[in-house]
Amino acid sequence: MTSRTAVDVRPITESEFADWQRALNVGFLREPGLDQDILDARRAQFTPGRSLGAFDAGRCVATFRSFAQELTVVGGATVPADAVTNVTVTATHRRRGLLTRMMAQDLTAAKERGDVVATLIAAEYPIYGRYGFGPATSATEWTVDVPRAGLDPRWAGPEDGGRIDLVDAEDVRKLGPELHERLRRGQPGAVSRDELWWRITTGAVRFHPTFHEPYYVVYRAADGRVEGMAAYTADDNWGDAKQPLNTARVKWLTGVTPAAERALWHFLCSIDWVVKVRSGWRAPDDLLPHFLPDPRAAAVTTHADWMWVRILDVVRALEARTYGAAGELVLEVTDRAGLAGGRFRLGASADGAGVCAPAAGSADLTLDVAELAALWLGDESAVRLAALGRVREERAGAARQADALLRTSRRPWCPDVF
Ligand SMILES: CC(=O)SCCNC(=O)CCNC(=O)[C@H](O)C(C)(C)COP(=O)(O)OP(=O)(O)OC[C@H]1O[C@@H](n2cnc3c(N)ncnc32)[C@H](O)[C@@H]1OP(=O)(O)O
Repeated sequence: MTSRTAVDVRPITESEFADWQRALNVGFLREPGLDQDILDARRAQFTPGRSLGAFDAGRCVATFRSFAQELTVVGGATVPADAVTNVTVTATHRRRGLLTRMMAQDLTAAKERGDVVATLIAAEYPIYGRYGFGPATSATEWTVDVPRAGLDPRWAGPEDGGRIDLVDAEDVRKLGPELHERLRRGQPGAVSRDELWWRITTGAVRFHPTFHEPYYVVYRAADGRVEGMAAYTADDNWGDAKQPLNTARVKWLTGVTPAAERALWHFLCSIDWVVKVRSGWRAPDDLLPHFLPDPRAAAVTTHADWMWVRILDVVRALEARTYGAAGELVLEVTDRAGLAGGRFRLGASADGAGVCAPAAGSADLTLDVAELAALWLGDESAVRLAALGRVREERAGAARQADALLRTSRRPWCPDVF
């Protein structure tokens, strides 16, 4: 048996890709082997230096991958992000510090590259806080009880002069990217998608052993502009009394105007046979319940943390976003990894712009870099974190002032799983 310290953590070479994929499947409790065509398709995501593996006696026992991403912040600017994914440690090698070693390598490289933050969607809540990540967005799924929603059962299309059409995967690949660009430019927490994302999501490349083609619908406003799009599936469920009891599941729904969102949700709730609509992961303040005459017909099925953020550069992160009030705040940011900590003065002006610089003198608030990440996109409250003892007020009233500056009227949302 190899000694524990002999496990080598390093970027994989292309020839190790198949072994690395096998370890990834094992870590995610999926069937270990992959068809050659899926393996070949997945090679498109291989970027030299950014897929890490741990090797013990020549066998890959841990995986980690990062890729370049743009993240939209409050006010609509974007920052370069190091998106972390495919994190696994094989059960035989767990709790020996392999994730810690891979994370340290990746975050150090991201900092050197000039990324402002790292991002990820956490499989389990307790994993990533220790590395300076904080939950920066959350997501909610609703299940709509259609017969109780109070919608007009004779609904035959949008009332606003727009229209809804079924389209094919090829149309989604043509129309989707521009629509998503419009959405993400105005949605703090949204991230960029590359062309491969559209090809995977529409089944143009086989990335997974099974792909079930969904239905795709497009909403065009009265002027013909595409303003919304959704993908959904439906099950096959009949009740004992020969009643259709089908559930429609939304895979994703993009609307760039409230009218588009309204039309798409009403469409989904109007499909004959469908008695339940599962919304998929939405922003926690999504308008969906209030498009229904009886909002209680939309019951929250799940509500949880979603995208986690690790701030790598406090000055650039705080200067990238805008602020809801004018004011000045000195933050003492602790970072046990030594990547981003320090004392910083944030000055926000009445036009919303922020200026941030390292500061001397006394701090108003002391907080860990993970708590700053939770506050950064406006979703968390400093007053709440202070009540939990996770933010310390060095000056009375500083947490309330931080909320006035940082919190936003709509909540951040990341529509993607990555
Ligand atoms: C972005 C994504 O890809 S999310 C997907 C994450 N992957 C998974 O959930 C797949 C299944 N799980 C795994 O593969 C592994 O358990 C991992 C990757 C989560 C952790 O890998 P490990 O190598 O065991 O972690 P490592 O030994 O570095 O642990 C460091 C610390 O985190 C703690 N920790 C690690 N994983 C967990 C967890 N799931 N829950 C609670 N604590 C954890 C360890 O106990 C350790 O704490 P300590 O420093 O106080 O002793």
